[in-house]
Amino acid sequence: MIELSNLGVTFGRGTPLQKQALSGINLTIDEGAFVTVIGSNGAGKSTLLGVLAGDVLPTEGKVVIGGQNVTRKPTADRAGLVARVFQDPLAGSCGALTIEENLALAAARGKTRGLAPALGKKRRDHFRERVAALNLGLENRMHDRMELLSGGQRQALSLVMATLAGSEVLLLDEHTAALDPGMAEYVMELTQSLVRENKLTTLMVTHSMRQALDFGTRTIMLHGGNIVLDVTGDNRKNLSVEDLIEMFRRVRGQSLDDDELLIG
Ligand SMILES: Nc1ncnc2c1ncn2[C@@H]1O[C@H](COP(=O)(O)OP(=O)(O)OP(=O)(O)O)[C@@H](O)[C@H]1O
Repeated sequence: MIELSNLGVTFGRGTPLQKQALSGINLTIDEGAFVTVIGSNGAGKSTLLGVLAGDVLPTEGKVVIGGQNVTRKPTADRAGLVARVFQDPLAGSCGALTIEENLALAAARGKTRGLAPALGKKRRDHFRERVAALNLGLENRMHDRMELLSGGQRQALSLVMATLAGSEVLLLDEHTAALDPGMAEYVMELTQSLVRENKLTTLMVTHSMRQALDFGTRTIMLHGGNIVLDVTGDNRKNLSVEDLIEMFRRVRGQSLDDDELLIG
């Protein structure tokens, strides 16, 4: 369970560039919920994920994850609790290390042990099995450097890596946006099955209105650092992509640029 109370983030406080990215956010997310997060550019979506991951420390309010008050805990101290997959397939793994080494590092996140014990035969077999389940043939390339793989292959592995340390919360920051449509579809299917298998509480930022409604159990829309829409259950089922776009128009009070939001 995630509980955000009266959460606020102001960047550059006291400077001419001061920017309130989030204000007065109150949000409770049940264990196992899959929340899609939408909002126009600068709405505060990445900041919200950053607060949950610990990259951004709030200027006001409280962040509780799995019963732990993590408000002031830096990213490294919540690594076993929260995992994140970024839009850039290069961001979540180390290109100079092999697939196997990247998996070993991911599995050790939030734990104190080093790399050596993580690479015993039992763990190697376990990693190979997890990679074979992707059906991308990467189990035969466990000693290839990560930088040799395509964006889609890296993103699929990033998802597997996100599930290895037993984190409760998965944060997805437009993680299919840089992939071709076929690979994006594959990565979304993989996302759903990993979320289900590992009972992860998930927040997925997307600019695709279709994705926002087709996946997950709840949708929130941010605007100007506030939550302006929060739908679940039948209310969400009855929403169409067109309804969402109309809501975007209403909160922005102007027409939308095509590059700001994807209908498909
Ligand atoms: N480190 C920072 N320093 C100063 N301002 C920042 C910083 N990070 C974000 N902001 C500002 O805070 C606001 C919210 O940014 P955020 O990245 O959370 O928006 P977003 O909804 O993810 O947008 P996008 O869809 O464009 O990625 C924006 O005005 C942004 O310029």
